[in-house]
Amino acid sequence: MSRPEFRHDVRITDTTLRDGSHAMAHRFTETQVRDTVRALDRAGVEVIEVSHGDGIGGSSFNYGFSRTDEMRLIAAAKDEAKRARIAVLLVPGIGTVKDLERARDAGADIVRVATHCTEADVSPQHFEAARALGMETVGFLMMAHRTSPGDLAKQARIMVDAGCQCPYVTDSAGALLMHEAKDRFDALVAEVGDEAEVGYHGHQNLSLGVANSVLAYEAGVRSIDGSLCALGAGAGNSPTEVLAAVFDRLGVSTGLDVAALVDAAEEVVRPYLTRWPKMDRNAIVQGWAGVYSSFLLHAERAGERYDVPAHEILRRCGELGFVGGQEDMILDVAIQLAAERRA
Ligand SMILES: CC[C@H](O)CC(=O)C(=O)O
Ligand SMILES: [Mn+2]
Repeated sequence: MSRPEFRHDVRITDTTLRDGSHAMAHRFTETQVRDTVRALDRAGVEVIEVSHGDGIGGSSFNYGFSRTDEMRLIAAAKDEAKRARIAVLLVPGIGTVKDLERARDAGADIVRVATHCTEADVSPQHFEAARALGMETVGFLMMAHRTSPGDLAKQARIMVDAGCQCPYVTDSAGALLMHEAKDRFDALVAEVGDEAEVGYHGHQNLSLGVANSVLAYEAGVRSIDGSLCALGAGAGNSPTEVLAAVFDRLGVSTGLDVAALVDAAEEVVRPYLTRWPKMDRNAIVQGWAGVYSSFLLHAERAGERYDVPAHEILRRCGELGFVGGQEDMILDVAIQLAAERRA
């Protein structure tokens, strides 16, 4: 298995057009995608992720329908990118190998196969299919706070043995405190670092995405995610423009043009934001209670429908230990809380 080729100390993957899809309620237009890709590409971003927020095949009643067919968005991204490579996310069970083949045909170069942090065993057939299609492979171990560093490393081992070139510590809930993040980076680098790169994907619910990214680099992690304007689920992702500025100040090369990224955030992404992710009460509760960031809009909608505060719904989801894929249960929680309020 070959390691992916990284040209700089850190490779930043921008997920504005994938994780940001959650915050945009999956309403991206082709023009927004084209403008964003052009700006990211010009600023030197090497990998740009484009898909429905829940990955290819995510457009559905359960996760929310996409405004624009994502294969069209992937093709548009490919068309605009002069140097950047296009990545897609795939959650086994939501997306299929058929979806992956379609994404490859539309121009995707990299697939990021995402599983819950204890369920890497559902990923091998997707890694094998991706390698057969000639794609670079990344593995997302989601909700990484929900298992120990040692177990997370064993799950990364399953992915790498199946053909994953870069397993990620994915802090889906933005819940990892700095020492908890560091322990997970150390464990993955020790377990698979001789054969693969290791990655980190953070959320800003407790405002630690950028600080944890610096710790990640210090621990040997070389692939780090960000989003322009932090556009992503919950309080959003580590802002790409801030990561670029911080690594520049640290003398860590990313190949990114900081000024061009700051302009892209301000002039390209900010004008189309329907919601600028921030650390409001709901998002902070997500980080505090360890709740999947993508639950935010679902909880807000359920809260409105049943007249229950969304932060209470999210907190209960945390107590019940819900994981990604249990979006439909958010409604049950709202109904239950509404009944408790009436009693
Ligand atoms: C599968 C959707 C989810 O948003 C993936 C991700 O970015 C995360 O777990 O943080
Ligand atoms: Mn995410």
